[in-house]
Amino acid sequence: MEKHHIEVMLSEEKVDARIKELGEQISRDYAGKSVHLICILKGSVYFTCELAKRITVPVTMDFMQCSSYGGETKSSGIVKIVKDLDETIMDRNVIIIEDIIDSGRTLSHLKKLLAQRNPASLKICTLLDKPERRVVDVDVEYVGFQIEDKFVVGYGLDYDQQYRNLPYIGMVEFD
Ligand SMILES: O=P(O)(O)OC[C@H]1O[C@H](OP(=O)(O)OP(=O)(O)O)[C@H](O)[C@@H]1O
Ligand code: HPA
Repeated sequence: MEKHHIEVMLSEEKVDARIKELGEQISRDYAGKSVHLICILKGSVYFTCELAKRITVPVTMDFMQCSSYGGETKSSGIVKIVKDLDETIMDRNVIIIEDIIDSGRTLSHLKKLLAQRNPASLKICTLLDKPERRVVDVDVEYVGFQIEDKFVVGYGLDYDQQYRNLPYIGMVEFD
């Protein structure tokens, strides 16, 4: 397996501290209610678990997996649902949890799709945001960190399925 040099962009301590803050903010915003977290596989598994531990209102969770069509149709913005939710989201306070928002295509598509299922409310929480890369506008209520346009790995993010398990966010140095 190929090995890369990875430079730390956001340390484990910084990421953990920010997730704690996001959990506190969500707990305040949803005081007296419960939240239904939708984890977008695979990348947001790590973030969803850590965030859920920091939320003090009742939490339930479900999982969804999407894939962008590759090749020439990728820029069409068509997002395929590989695994749909197990449960209904009707009348629930839903937060979509993502590891990163890049072009915005995935979240824009998902938000429209889930809005049609009549949740009580629908918000987005992402650990990382690369605003320079945005192609499609999407409102994101909770952002961990805005980062520059570098390829990042760790905390669920992969390069060719590697490095998801790094406990920090790192930049891959390609030579
Ligand atoms: O804003 P966008 O340009 O749509 O990109 C962001 C999406 O890309 C990544 O998922 P990926 O398809 O790599 O799947 P993974 O989580 O299984 O790695 C990431 O987790 C987001 O879902
Ligand atoms: O920087 C990134 N790293 C890993 N996966 C990604 N998907 C969009 N941007 C990235």
